[in-house]
Amino acid sequence: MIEVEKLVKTFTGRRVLDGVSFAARNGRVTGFLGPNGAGKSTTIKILLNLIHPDSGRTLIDGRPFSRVSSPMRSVGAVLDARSAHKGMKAETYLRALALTNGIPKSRVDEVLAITGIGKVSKRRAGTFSLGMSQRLSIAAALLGDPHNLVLDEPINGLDPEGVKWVRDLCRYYASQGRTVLLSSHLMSEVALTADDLVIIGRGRILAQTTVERFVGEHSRHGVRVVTPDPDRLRQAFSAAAGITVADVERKEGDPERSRAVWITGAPVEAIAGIIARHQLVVYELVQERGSLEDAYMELTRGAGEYRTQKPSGSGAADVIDSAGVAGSAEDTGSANAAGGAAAAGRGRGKAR
Ligand SMILES: Nc1ncnc2c1ncn2[C@@H]1O[C@H](COP(=O)(O)OP(=O)(O)OP(=O)(O)O)[C@@H](O)[C@H]1O
Repeated sequence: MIEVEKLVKTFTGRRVLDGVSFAARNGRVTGFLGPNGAGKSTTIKILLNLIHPDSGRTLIDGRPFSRVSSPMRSVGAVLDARSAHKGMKAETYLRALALTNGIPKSRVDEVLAITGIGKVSKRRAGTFSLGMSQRLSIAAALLGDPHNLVLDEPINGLDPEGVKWVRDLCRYYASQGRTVLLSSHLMSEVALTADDLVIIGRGRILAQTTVERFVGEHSRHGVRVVTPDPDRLRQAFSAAAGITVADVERKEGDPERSRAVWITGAPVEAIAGIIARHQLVVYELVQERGSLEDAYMELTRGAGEYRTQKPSGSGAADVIDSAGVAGSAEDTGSANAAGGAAAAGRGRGKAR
């Protein structure tokens, strides 16, 4: 079990962690999510005693990492895919790690087999592709058969088979009652892999929940309807208590002279019934569920460190915030509100 309690960290006068607390429990994969610069790596480095917090503490199975007697048996961590010495053969690197940590030599062959890099183990780490380097880092993390796995962006550079392998590995470790803390930018991947979710933005915890509950609470569920007669459609729904109809952007491929609306507040059957009773023409009626991606974007909008601009030559620059939602530079607030509805519409049936 990993416990993070009230961490505060300041770099050159800037507070990058501001009272961060969460727990990653045994038998669970905990997804640790946040935009660039949110404070994920800093938290993990403090956990591993690589840097010191201004205040607060971290515990691994009830103890600070500095007081753990067999660090590699307690925590296996992947912080940097290229951590192995470039001039060392993969096998030599793993053997040296095993030797200095009192781990039997036989375990090296086991982790080479688990990570699928046995065939290239005699090659120097510096010649490895990013994907192979990730596997080597994971092999090193697994050497001590640790009770806790801490993986910082472990799927960077992996091919789809590798991504699935990391997912299965995390699930397998959790199924054995171990703790897995998985930091990632990839919402869809976390949704497939994690049980619990910790979301951080600008050094503060924005949410700590389960993946399922988070999607249920934050994503918008509704029905997207494309119609040539939005006024009559609004009129038809005006008397229906609790149902709201909002304009959303048309999608490419929507028929000419049609409008798209987003209807919430009633099940799809009731909405379809009202449309039928009023004999309205609709070109499309689709029940859509927001995904974890949508919910995450809504929560972390504006919490990223970077703001970017569209590479367009069209005069007024479009600002894209770090959650990837575009809006006019003069009117970011209202554009973001519209973006929320549009974002909910994108996640057709993606929630797990
Ligand atoms: N050694 C350092 N000196 C000064 N600032 C730092 C240092 N390390 C991190 N920071 C800053 O602390 C903030 C949090 O960085 P951190 O690497 O923890 O974020 P992150 O969530 O892991 O981001 P990413 O997903 O981009 O890796 C950032 O603003 C970063 O620039």
